[in-house]
Amino acid sequence: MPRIRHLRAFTVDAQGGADYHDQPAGHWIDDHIATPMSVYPEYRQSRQSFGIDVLGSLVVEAEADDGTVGFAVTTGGEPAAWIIENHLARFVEGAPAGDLERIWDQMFRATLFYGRKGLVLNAISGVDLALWDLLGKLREEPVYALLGGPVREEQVFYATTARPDLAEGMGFIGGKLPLRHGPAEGEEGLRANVEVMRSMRERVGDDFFLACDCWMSMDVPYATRLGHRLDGLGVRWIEEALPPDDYWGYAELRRSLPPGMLTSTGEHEAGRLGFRLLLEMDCADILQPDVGWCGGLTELVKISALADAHGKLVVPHGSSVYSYHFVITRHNSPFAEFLMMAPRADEVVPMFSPLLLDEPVPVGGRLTLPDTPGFGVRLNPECELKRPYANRRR
Ligand SMILES: C[C@H](O)[C@H](O)CC(=O)C(=O)O
Ligand SMILES: [Mg+2]
Repeated sequence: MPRIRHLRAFTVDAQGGADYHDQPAGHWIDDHIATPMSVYPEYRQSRQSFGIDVLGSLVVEAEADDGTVGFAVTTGGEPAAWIIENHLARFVEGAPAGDLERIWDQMFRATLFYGRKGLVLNAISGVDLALWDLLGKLREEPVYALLGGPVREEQVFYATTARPDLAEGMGFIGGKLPLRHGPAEGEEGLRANVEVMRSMRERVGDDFFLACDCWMSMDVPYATRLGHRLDGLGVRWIEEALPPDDYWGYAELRRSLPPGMLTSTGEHEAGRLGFRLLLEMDCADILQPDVGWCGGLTELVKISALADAHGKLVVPHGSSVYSYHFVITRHNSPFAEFLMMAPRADEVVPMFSPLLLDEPVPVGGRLTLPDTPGFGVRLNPECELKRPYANRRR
């Protein structure tokens, strides 16, 4: 097995990419979506106004001593690049390219004193995914084959979108709508949240599932009231209603929602112990780790096994091709998420556009992955990369 000669971390000079919140003005993903900052009126209209796009994309490249290069993209931008070049690279460079477990464990243990979740786990995830890509290329196999192979021929998708009604016409199995109002917007906001779901239900057929995304914006009493007001509209789940660390709140919310209405969370959780808490406290029916944020594939495999043992579904958050290679290999991941990145949510465009070439997209809501080695994507040479910490100190 070749050894890893270089690990490199880059930022990207382009909007979009893995930091999909970094979009031009007027994009639906920035248009009055409820957040934890919605308690402050001046930050309600735009999530970019409070800095949701402040990190930017991160590109990690791992080059083996035979010249093969694996890479991955996630969020984390310049601060994650600093962590990788100044700290994580020492556990990667010189190691056999197949030593994924040891490298992951060393990166995690060595950053415990300032890491554990958030940005550091973004960085670790980026390195881990680049190493999976490299290993696939060295073994000439797609990552889903390295993970044990597909359990079904194709995967089906639901869409996260401002227009679930349009997503239905595109063949998706369901649509998840981000809600616009949080508790600080009172009864009027609650009515508007319910009304938008009601009108969406009128526009889509009964077999098309609807869900709503709350992006950490609510509290237990509000989310419980919302759930009961939505009862009867066929809302399959209420997503991420509470801050990620409020395990107690999630457990209470799950118990309080109407029968058949599920809770989901996990896109801002990281590491198997975080997910163990969610599972043992019975916080959610569906776990949604983001493979670019939760610790990468090496950790997602463990999170998924834990969830399976608790009889829970894992439907990873976003993360494009990095999720798709995982979802196709797991029985308890029956479908995948697709984030509609067209500014008006009216067409399917690659989730991490314009950063990747050959990025697969669902057609008619379905996707069969090619058997290209690694994750099967290439960096778009038109996106300018910068390596801010090339001359790292160690
Ligand atoms: C659209 C959501 O507010 C958020 O930007 C993405 C997300 O939470 C999800 O895809 O789930
Ligand atoms: Mg979400």
